[in-house]
Amino acid sequence: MGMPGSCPSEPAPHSERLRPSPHHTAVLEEIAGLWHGPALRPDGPTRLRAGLRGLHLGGVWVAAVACQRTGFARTERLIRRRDPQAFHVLCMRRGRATFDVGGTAPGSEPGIWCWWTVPVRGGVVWAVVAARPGHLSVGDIAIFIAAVAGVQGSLTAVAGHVASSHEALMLFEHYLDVVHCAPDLPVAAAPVPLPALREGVEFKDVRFRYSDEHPWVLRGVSFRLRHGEALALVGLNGSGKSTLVKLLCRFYDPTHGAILWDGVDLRDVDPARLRTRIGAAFQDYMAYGMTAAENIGLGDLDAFDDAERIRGAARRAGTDRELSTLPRRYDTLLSRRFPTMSEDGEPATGVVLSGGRWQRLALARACLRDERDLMILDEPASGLDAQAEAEIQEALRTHRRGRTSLLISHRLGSVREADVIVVLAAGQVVERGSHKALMSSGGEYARLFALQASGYRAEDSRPGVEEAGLR
Ligand SMILES: Nc1ncnc2c1ncn2[C@@H]1O[C@H](COP(=O)(O)OP(=O)(O)OP(=O)(O)O)[C@@H](O)[C@H]1O
Repeated sequence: MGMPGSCPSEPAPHSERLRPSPHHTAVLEEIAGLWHGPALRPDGPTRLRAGLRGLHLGGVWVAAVACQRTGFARTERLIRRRDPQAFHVLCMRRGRATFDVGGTAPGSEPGIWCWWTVPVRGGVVWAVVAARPGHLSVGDIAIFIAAVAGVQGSLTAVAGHVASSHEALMLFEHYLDVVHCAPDLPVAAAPVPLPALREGVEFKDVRFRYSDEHPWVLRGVSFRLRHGEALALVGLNGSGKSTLVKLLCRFYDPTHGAILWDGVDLRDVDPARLRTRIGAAFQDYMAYGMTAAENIGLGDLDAFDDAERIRGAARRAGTDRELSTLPRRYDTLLSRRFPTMSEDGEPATGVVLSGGRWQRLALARACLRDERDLMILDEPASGLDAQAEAEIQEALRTHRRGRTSLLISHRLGSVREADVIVVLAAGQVVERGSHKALMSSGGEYARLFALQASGYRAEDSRPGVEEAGLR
């Protein structure tokens, strides 16, 4: 129940909505008090007046239940409007001035309200008229109104359920649309089987734009990633590095040119088959409201329940230690949106990880697939602190050795050990070679590397840094 003037932030479950709240019970008690004990009232109304007032409040109670269902208005306002005196009595007796019944949810329907209050009002009028010549006793009237209320409560509930079923059906339509959505890439009628990578991947004059309205992002990119080699893609923001990776995973097809996997054009391959051969960690990773183990296990559903493999992947991503200190270790729910249990079976809430920790978890998810033919790491350490980044880069360097991998990073220090570095600028390859060769050629890579290095040196020698003890 909310405080006066408040309304609950979440709607009550349906089963709760039609159950009289303590406040409704208070109204009913009030009705009973008016009915059975006029003497309780200092102004001593007659039995008939008390009964009618009881009926009136009974109507208010029914209205309250309806409000709870339709979210139309607050009972407090209703009671005050319909019977200020009774409202005052209730406030005095109960020591509170509100009958908060569940808020003012959007979608409330004045139409439903009219639909349902008109017969109640009509019933009350009819009952009063019939009571005057003595055709009906007060008890008859009370039973009549209660019956009307019962029937109308049920009808209102049915109307509410019909409305929510309609809403649910519309949502279900969305769901069906998504599930039956055709692939936006043409899939070959008879896809070519994709062999394990033996020779390498070749980008052959790849040109790409996201649509006819968009500018060209890749303008004739050609290079080769040999089997067993670590290749780094570097370049300024927007030069097309991530787009190249998206093409390689076949999220899109090149507009012109081709990407060849051991000579097989990726367009002829089933994308699902291709993706089973690739492990990838993207800079915009996913954070699932599941346990830590499940978050990693999603990287490879075959290993979803394999605690040893999951732990091994976490170790390689440098996150095993911190996951082991969570309240339920790998079984800790990484979300506060769902209820969970503590180890001793008590209700508990999940844990919220920092961005850097999520990134390491996403990296562990990719590491679960690191036996795949090709590992893609797109800025895997961008959100990590300096120490974590150094640890991860070292772990990845060791792990990548002898495997085919493609690494994207703006931190040039972390790519210098790659076998080949490809420099992209405005969607074109402007340089390629080892770190050593590129440095001695004095081109774009050497310029960017020197710029980054001088940045560190400049920071290092900035006046005040030493005094501040930051070195
Ligand atoms: N889904 C998209 N639709 C339209 N344009 C896009 C889309 N994704 C990227 N682009 C555009 O493509 C260009 C290249 O983007 P991309 O993300 O490939 O560059 P990047 O080199 O990876 O950049 P960064 O270093 O910032 O990650 C940018 O101009 C970008 O705005």
